Amino acid sequence: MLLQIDHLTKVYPRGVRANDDLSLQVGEGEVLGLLGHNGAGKTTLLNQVAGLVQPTQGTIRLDGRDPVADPAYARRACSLQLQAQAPLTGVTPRQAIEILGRIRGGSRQRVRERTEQLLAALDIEEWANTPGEKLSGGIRRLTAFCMAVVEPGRLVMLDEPTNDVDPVRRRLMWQQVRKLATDGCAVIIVTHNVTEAERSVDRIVVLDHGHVAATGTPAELRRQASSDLRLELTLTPGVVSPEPPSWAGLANVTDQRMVISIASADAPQAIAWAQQLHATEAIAQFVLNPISLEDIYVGLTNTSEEDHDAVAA
Ligand SMILES: Nc1ncnc2c1ncn2[C@@H]1O[C@H](COP(=O)(O)OP(=O)(O)OP(=O)(O)O)[C@@H](O)[C@H]1O
Repeated sequence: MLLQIDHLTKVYPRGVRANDDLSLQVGEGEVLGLLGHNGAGKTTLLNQVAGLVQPTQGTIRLDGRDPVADPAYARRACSLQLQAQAPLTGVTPRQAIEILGRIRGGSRQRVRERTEQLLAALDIEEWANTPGEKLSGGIRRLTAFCMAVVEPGRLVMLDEPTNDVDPVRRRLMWQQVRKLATDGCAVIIVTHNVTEAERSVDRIVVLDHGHVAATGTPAELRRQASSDLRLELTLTPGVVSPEPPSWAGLANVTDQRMVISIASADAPQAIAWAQQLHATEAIAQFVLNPISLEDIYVGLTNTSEEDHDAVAA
């Protein structure tokens, strides 16, 4: 494994336990999606791997070496796109990307070629010579991505790189992420976009309150779900919402919607039940869909939210 993390714990000075006995691995050529609520400990994890934050306990091995004891090696081996926007005042995207490539040791020729290739691949050539202070948030974010990957280390870590980016260019960025892995890098990508992650990563780690709540390929995480369909009812305004049937799983009811998770074996009776409600106008409409990875993610983190609250109580 290129990156091996064992029992990593980080407690900040005021007692915040940002990472709690966390273990994970990432191999060469692998894209790992790191999911988790705000404050789950994702950025803290990346900062420790990059040698920027000292762990309280546990070990990190990057290609067998310790990035904490050898931060100069960590800087060479890791490329990190920070969650905060890159400071681009006074420089154009082309200049910023080329400067980073040169700082990371790329030859002038190679950095120039790679910069042009990235600008074209992300379809941002139009802004290549625009001063940083005149760029939109999305183009700034894409520029920061290029800065991180122009001369990539063996491990590339991207902290919410698709924030502010339009859907078309997000896809172009994911293609570049995959290309990094194909070229032999290991990639860790922090994202809140579960649907995108499901399409594009090899493996997912869900962090919750600093520890690993679930890990696996998107397909493996799907198989862990107790139900595989979701029935969504649009309630008729002013009508009392129906009682969820006994065979239904977890129900989530808001003013206008009821969402019920069900096993596929119960699909016929779920449809019959919903049709009957529709015929009596108790509901305006219904939709039966396969459960999404986002539903599974919400279930995983909700459950442990409740556990956490119980422990805290
Ligand atoms: N330098 C610090 N000093 C003290 N507490 C910190 C520090 N940095 C982060 N924390 C706390 O550690 C916890 C984990 O924060 P972290 O930024 O790692 O989470 P995250 O999963 O990246 O969140 P987000 O999705 O919002 O970026 C939070 O409770 C945060 O307030």
